[in-house]
Amino acid sequence: MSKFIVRGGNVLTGNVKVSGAKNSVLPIIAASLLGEEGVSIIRDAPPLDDVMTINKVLEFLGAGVTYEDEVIRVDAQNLVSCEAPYEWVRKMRASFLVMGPLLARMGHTRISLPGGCAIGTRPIDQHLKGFEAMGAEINLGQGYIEAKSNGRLRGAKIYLDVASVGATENIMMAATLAEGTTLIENAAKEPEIVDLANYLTSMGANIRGAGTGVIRIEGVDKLRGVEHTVIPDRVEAGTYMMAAAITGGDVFVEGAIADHLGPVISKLQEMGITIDVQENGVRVTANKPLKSVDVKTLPYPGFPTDMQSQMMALLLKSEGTSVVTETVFENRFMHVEQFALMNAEIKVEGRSSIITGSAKLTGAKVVATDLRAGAALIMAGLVAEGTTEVGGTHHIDRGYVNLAEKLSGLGANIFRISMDEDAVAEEAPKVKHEVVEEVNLFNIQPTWA
Ligand SMILES: CC(=O)N[C@H]1[C@@H](OP(=O)(O)OP(=O)(O)OC[C@H]2O[C@@H](n3ccc(=O)[nH]c3=O)[C@H](O)[C@@H]2O)O[C@H](CO)[C@@H](O)[C@@H]1O
Ligand SMILES: C=C(OP(=O)(O)O)C(=O)O
Repeated sequence: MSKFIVRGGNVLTGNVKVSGAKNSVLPIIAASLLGEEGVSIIRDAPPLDDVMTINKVLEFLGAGVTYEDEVIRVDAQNLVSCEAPYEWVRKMRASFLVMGPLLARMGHTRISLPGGCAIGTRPIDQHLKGFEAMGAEINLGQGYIEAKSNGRLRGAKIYLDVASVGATENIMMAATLAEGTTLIENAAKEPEIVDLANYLTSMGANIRGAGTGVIRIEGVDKLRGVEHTVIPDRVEAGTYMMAAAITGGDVFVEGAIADHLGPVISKLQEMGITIDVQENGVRVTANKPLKSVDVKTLPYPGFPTDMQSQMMALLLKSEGTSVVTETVFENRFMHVEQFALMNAEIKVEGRSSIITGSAKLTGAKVVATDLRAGAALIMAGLVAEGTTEVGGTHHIDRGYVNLAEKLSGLGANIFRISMDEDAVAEEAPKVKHEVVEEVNLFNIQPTWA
């Protein structure tokens, strides 16, 4: 157990390198299960807890997995199990992404109901609706979901009620080996979907339209292991861009792909921040007072929900009042209570938060309520008066490679300390709803629907 200690006041300058995208590498590792021949080599795989977790799931299934110098090798030629147990799936909901590949390849799979960050109920009905349309029989019991198909899956036309990233990925992977054509309508368009489609295509799959709202997959007989380099993490890149901006700094974010960061860049520019898009990254210079802006999260290419809490931290330092509206997850404002401990004034009204700018933030003991909230609290700590202690580091370790080291490299005063179990218990956060009840995962609608 550990904590980040941040002392505010330093301006960030210099160069920071973005790691491979967590949300690309996880489905890509899952997709490696489809490789009946050869070995997959996945480059720029970030050393994150989530990556270690999904590697364990694959090993449990019988795949040979090695991880060295950000390169993962997966030999999935001989799988021995089609079951992903609670122990791993509860840690990370992306483990559920093995369902599509296992069902397609083995015709049978049993997966524990997924856990993960408590940012919403996060149902999986759209994944299951897709598998059922392709001929799978789905059963639920004892906390597990079982899917079986009588022979090969069959191609189908599947309209997603919500443009779910995970459902698009899971169905796309299942469809690669199905008989005939699958059409995914209202598909998610995130860059990570395109990265996964590119990987599957080089494995031998036949996929058209990834990155648009309609994806067409013609099933093939077999896929093989191939080499692939994961795209840079747009959320990590955006986090460093905002961290630079909050301190009034000047930082080059190496590897950031501006095309993947459209709405983030637009909002930062509206705030008066200078963005210089270069061939191999983006330079962020913030040398003027920040203007307040309103932000609404949306599926890609809208403003990403995974950048909402970091944006809120930045808006606390802008001049004026801003409104942030969260439309993707119904419980993604838990960081507001934590910001309040740092003297922030934010009012939550339904799915919007009203943020009073020019905040005089003060250091406090806070806790990361989810992965991105952790990064946002650290950002607030960079400009707070005094020392901020950020607990809940297990959330942050799911998605940020060497966060303290990368920020220190830019001049931040941040380090990590270990805590013994007693100290952790003593400091246990008073956070509500830490675990979302795993009920009705099949058809829960967002509360505002
Ligand atoms: C590992 C990974 O890639 N995680 C990302 C992925 O999560 P994830 O794939 O879980 O997110 P989804 O796109 O599926 O969720 C979007 C919305 O759809 C709802 N929904 C989803 C599936 C379903 O079957 N039914 C349903 O109603 C969810 O509750 C949520 O309100 O996309 C999210 C939205 O950009 C990001 O915040 C996560 O970082
Ligand atoms: C919500 C996130 O991830 P996950 O879907 O893995 O919980 C995230 O990356 O911010």
